[in-house]
Parts: sequence; C-alpha cells; structure tokens
Amino acid sequence: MSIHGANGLRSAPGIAKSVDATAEATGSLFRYVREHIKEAYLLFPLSAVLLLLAIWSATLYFIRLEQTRAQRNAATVSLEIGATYEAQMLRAVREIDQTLKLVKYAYEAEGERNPLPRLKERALLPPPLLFDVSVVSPDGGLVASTRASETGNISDPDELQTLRHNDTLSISRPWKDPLTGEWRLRFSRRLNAANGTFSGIVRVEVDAAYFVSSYDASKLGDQGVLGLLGTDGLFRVQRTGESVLAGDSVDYAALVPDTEDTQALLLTNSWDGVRRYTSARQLYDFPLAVIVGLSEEEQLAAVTRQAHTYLWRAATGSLLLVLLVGLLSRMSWQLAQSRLQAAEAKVAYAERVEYLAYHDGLTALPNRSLFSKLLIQNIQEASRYHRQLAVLFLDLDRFKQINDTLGHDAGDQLLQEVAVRLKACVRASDTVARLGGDEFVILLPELSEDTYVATTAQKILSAVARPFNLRGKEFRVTASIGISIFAQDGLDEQTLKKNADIAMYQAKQRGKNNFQFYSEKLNAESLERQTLEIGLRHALERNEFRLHYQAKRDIRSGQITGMEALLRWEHPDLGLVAPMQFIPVAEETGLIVPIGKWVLRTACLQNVAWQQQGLPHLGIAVNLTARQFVDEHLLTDLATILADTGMDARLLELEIAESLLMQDVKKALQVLTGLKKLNVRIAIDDFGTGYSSLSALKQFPLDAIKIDRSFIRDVANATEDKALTEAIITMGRTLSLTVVAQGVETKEQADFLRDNACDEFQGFYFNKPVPADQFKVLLQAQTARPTRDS
Ligand SMILES: Nc1nc2c(ncn2[C@@H]2O[C@@H]3COP(=O)(O)O[C@H]4[C@@H](O)[C@H](n5cnc6c(=O)[nH]c(N)nc65)O[C@@H]4COP(=O)(O)O[C@H]3[C@H]2O)c(=O)[nH]1
Repeated sequence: MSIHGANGLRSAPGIAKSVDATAEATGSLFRYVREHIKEAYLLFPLSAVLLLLAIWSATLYFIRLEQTRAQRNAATVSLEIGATYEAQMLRAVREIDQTLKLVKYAYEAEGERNPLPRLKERALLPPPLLFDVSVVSPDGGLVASTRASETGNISDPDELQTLRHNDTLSISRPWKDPLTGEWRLRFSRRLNAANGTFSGIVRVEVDAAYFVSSYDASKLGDQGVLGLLGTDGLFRVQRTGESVLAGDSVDYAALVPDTEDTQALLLTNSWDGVRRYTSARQLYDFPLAVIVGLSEEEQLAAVTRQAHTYLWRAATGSLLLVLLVGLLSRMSWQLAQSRLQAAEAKVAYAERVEYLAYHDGLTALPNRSLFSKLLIQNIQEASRYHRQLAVLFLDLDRFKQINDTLGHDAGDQLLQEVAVRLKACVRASDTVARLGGDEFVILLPELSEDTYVATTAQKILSAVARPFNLRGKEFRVTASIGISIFAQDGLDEQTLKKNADIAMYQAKQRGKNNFQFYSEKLNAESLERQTLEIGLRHALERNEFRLHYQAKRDIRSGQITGMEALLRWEHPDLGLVAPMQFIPVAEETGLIVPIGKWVLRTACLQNVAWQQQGLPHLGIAVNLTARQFVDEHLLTDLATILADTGMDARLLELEIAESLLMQDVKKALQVLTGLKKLNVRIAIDDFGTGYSSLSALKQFPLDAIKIDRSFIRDVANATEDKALTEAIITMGRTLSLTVVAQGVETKEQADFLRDNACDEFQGFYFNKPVPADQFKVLLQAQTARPTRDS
C-alpha cells in the first residue's frame, strides 16, 4: 500500500506538470495566434478554415435537405399510389363480388341451376377473357363454367368446407396455373338451396396479375412493389417491376396499420429484403389490404447523384482553396519572414550602434561613456553599502613615439595587446575601459583588502612592461598609473576621475613606470600644472619667453668657446618660471614644437647679431626634446630658420638627451643623419644616464658629448663617479668627440676635469645663464681681454 501511495504521490506532481505543460503550450499557441492574427500568413489559413467550414456545412446541409425532401416525396408518392391502388382494388373486388352475388341471386331466387348462359347473354358477367365464372356442386363437381375447357372437380376442399358453414366472400390462396405458369385467384360465395341448405358455390377465377396490372414503372420504378395481401398475411399477388409473384407470407399486423391514419414507413420488406417507403391499407369490407412500396435506393438515386456532385464540387473547391491559400500563406510567410529578417537586422544594427556607442572599436573595451555610467552605478552602491572603490588612470609612456616611429597599425596592435594584458590583471567584476589614445581606466568596485589596489597597480605595471612583439621586433613600453579612492578622494564620478588623472600625471612626473595615489598635495601640483598649461598656450603670442645664455669655456684657456641657449618664461603672475617646470608640460601638450622653433630662431638671430656686432663667431647650442626630435617638420623648419636668419649651420649645435637617442636607435640615426646633412653640430646631452651602447654611439654622426651633471657633482669625492667620468672622457676622445662637462660648480671639479683632459666645461663656477645683454658684456670683455678667465 505504502509503495502505491508513494507512487501516487510521486506521479501527482508529474501529472500536474504535464497538465501545466499542456496548458502552457495551448496558452502560448493562443498567445502566438493572438499576437500574429493580423499577419496574412495566419489570416489566410484561418479564413480558409472558416470558408471550408462554410462550404462543407452548406454542402452537407443542402444534401441533407435534398435527401429529406426526396424521402418525404417518396413517402408521399407511396401514399398517393397506395390511395389510388386501394380505390382500384376496392372497385375490382367489389365488381367480382357483385358478379358472385348476381349469380347467387339467379341461382337462389330464380332457381336456375345454371344461370350463367342467361347472364352471359344479357352481358351481366365480366369479360370472359379475364374472369372465369363457374358454379360448383356441394361435392366440388363443376356444374357450369364460362370457360369451355374447365371440367371435373377442381374445387379446393377447404374452400368448400369454409363456405359450407359461412355465407361470406371467400378468397382462395393463390396458385399457379400448371398450363400457363401464371398465378391465379378465386373469389367464391355459397349457394343455398330453397330450404337454405348448402347447395354449392359460385366462383370467379381471375389471373392474379390483373390486380397488379396498374403497376406504373415510371412511378414505382423497377424495385417498387404493388401487392394485394390477405388479412391472413398471405400475399395474393405482388408485383415488382415485371415480376409477378404470390404466396409470400408476412406479418400482417406489422405491415398494415389498424388505424385510419396511414403513413408510408421506410421498411426493409421481409419478402425480398429491399428497403422501401411502404404504405399499406386494408380494403373496406374485404379481407384484403393493398401494399405499395417505393424502393429507397431508386427514390433517392437522383438525390444521391446530386449529393455526389455537390461533394465532388465541394472537394474540388476545397482543394483549390487549400492550394490557393497554401500558396498565398507561403508567400505572405516568406514576406513576413523577410520583414522579420529586416526587423532583426534593424535590431542587430541598433544593438551594434549601441554597442559602438559604448565600446571602443579598437580594443572592444567599454569606452568613456560606458565607464562613466558604470562608475556612477558603482559609486551609488559603494555609498549605500559603505564600501570603497578605486579608479585607476593609466597612460602609456612613450606611446606617441612608438606610434610615430612604427606607424599607426603597430600602435593599434600595441593598444590591443595592452587591453588584453590589463584585463588579465583584474578580476571579472572589475572594469577595464579605454578613454581614447593610450589612456585606459580601471574600476575596482570592491576592495577586499587594503593592499589590493597597490597589488593590482603593480601587477599592471609589470604586465605592461613585458616586451611586446610588434612587426617582428621586441618593444618595451611602460605605464604610469594614477589612483583615486572613493570616498576619500571624491564622492562623485567627475572628481574621482579628475583626481586619478592628477595622480597619473604625478606618476609621469616621478619618472614614469610607477603608480601614485591621489593626495591633496598632488591636487595642488595639478592645479599648478593646469595654470602652466593654460598660460603656456598664450605665452608665445604674448611674447613671454626669453632666452638666457650660458657660456661654455675651453678647459685649458678658459676662453668662451660657445654658449648654450636656455629658455625662460616670464609669467605675468608666477614670475620667472624655470624650464624644468614648464617644458614637460609643453612636451606633453605638443606646445614644445612651436616654442622650440621660436627658441631656434631667436638663438640664431642673436648669434648672427653678435657676429654682426663684431663679437667672436662662437657656436650656440640649443636643446631638443623628444617630441621636437621626432617632429616630421624638424629638418625643413631648421633649414628655413637657418636660411631666414643667415646663421652659419656649423655654429649651431643641437643638444639631444642620450636617453632619447637610445629609445629607438634606428629612428635616431635617421634623424641625426638628416640633421648632419644640414651641417649642424650634434651633441649628446646628459651623457652617462642613457645607457648608450658603444656600437650605437659609433654609428651616430656626433660632434660632442655633455657629461651629465650628476657625475660632475661628486667627481671630487666619489671614486665611482670619478672612474665613470674618466671613462666617459676617454671614450669621447676615442670617438674624436668634444667632451663637455656640465654643472661645474667648484674649483675641485674644474681641476679634476682639467687633469683628465676634458675639453670644455660649463657651470655656475664660471658663468650662470644670463640674458643676452649681459652675455654680450661677457663676450665684449673676452674680445677686449682674450686671456684665461679661470
Ligand atoms: N645646478 C647647476 N645647474 C647648472 C649649472 N650650470 C648650468 N646649470 C643648469 O643646467 C641646465 C643645463 O641645461 P640642460 O642640461 O640642457 O637642461 C635643460 C634643458 O634640458 C631644458 N631646456 C632649457 N632650455 C631649453 C630650450 O630652449 N629648449 C629645450 N628643449 N629644452 C630646454 O631645461 C633644462 C634645464 O634648464 P635650466 O633650468 O636652464 O638649467 C640649465 C642650467 O641653468 C651648475 O653649475 N649647477
């Protein structure tokens, strides 16, 4: 029991589930139909189904109507024929009975033993061809007959027996004439003697076919029936088509209603098994009934044929309709499908447009808009749940250079690779987005542990620093990252982004390839930077730049051998701004290019002016930054300036930082060769800090190297710096380069350099950078007193 119970429990939800599923399926079908009902491909079949229903309902209705009409008609005709037939039979039997009565009267009342000849003579007997009238003695012997051939005792003993006791009309059983093979019938009455005793019978014999001779095939067809039935249930005669039969026995009571209200019934006639609309009437005063039957098959044949025609037409119409609707539905389905496809394409296009609106096409990372949205959302959540989140701004160091050197395709490839590496460094819940150019931003929405941000930032720096393979070559880039934390560094999206940006610039300032957390101090620096940037944009047109000149002296004679032009910015509010403060800003913003051109032109003009004033023809050095160095117009600009100012190219020296040259040796060689073709001198600035390879140095068309100040600073004390400086000087001499020591501040430093055969020096120990008018005084002094100054 328990097992059954458990099964029952288990199956109940199963049944419920399948019922639910069915309901669900039906529901969804209805929903689908409701939603798409207006679609032609559904409307057509639905209309077709309705039309088919209408066609078939009408067809079947009309068939049924015709059938009913034909049935009613058959029943009516059966009744009508029955009524007529009844009247005919009544008359016929009455006439026969009248004859019998006439003979009986002549016999009994007039005492004629054989009244037949007299009656015949007086034409009171029926026609002899049809009827045989005879008189029979009580023992069955033929007394007289209208038929000449009839002789002997041919009476039925039963008939005699019946009439011996009754004075009624007797109707014999049908019998077949042995000679003709036709069915015959006999009607008889008793003859009384004068004393009233039985003295024989008078009878009329007739061909049974006589009673069914009114069979009209046009009405009764070939399968109808016309019959005379005795109340004993024995057919005296019945005719179907041309066949006349007799003697069949039926249930009289079942066939002949005992009411006046006659009607035709559809019956399977027991004597031949044919279904007929059968009407039966008992003859008044006689033990006979007339039977009329119309074959159902024949009566409904026309209707059935008609029905077949209707059905055939309906079927043909339905088939055509189905084909037509199928065709139309198919066409409209195809149309709907193509419309659907067009709509889907539209949706896909809209999705694509939306995707593009929120994603970076190059890296497929979220773009600035999407990042802002995500950041706003995450700030709201962090605020609600009192959580922290971090925004990391990342900028690639030297990206522009790679882009300019290797081309945009390589730059794009690099950015894509960086995007992949960045994503690999963070969790799936973190967001990496690209703001544009080489700027990326990372959102860390959940800071599980305090060190997570720093760890992630470090991981990113290491990942970016791994070499990239671009165009079959290995390249290295680094990144600078600025970090701001919600809520301490800002409560809204703008502030967090701005502060992360500030921190990122700070990271750049601090030598790149590092990360910086935002602080208030950074903010102040950033503000200053912003002030500088805004001011720088107008400094040229407002003529706020000045050039100062610092002398380079020969190490042995102390004579001024040349000068370096150094840029100064006289800011209206900030006063004199040092180049180390504003040149990085000018470099980042690209303003260094027009500013650099101004410097070159001014330095050349000044130098030519001094020459024209009779002062010594000395070389002048001008610094170039990385951006100036890779500027595609550098050579043409320089040539123009030289031509415009009339400057002797051999007196112009361009100082280029060693680190810059070593970043991309091939490109450096290309630019330097171009410069050299203009006959300008080339010096490597800040030498010793850029890890030059000797082979690279040998390739470059150089004229001078300037030892970095950091070596000179400790040259008098630190053994290591001494050794390095000695090595640099030796190397410079080996390569036949002028070796210049810069940042010489003390006598010790000067002595050391002199002892180690350095060529020239430059430093506060001799001269600080001064404006042109002051430098002119120095030059004039040297012209007047060309002696050693040191
Ligand atoms: N402590 C110390 N410093 C000394 C001494 N002797 C010279 N200096 C300073 O050293 C710097 C020499 O220039 P730099 O190494 O090319 O370094 C330059 C150069 O890289 C850049 N710069 C200056 N003017 C220009 C310019 O017109 N164009 C470009 N592209 N860069 C410039 O800015 C840097 C700094 O320029 P300044 O501030 O003028 O600083 C100058 C100069 O004033 C010394 O004995 N002790």
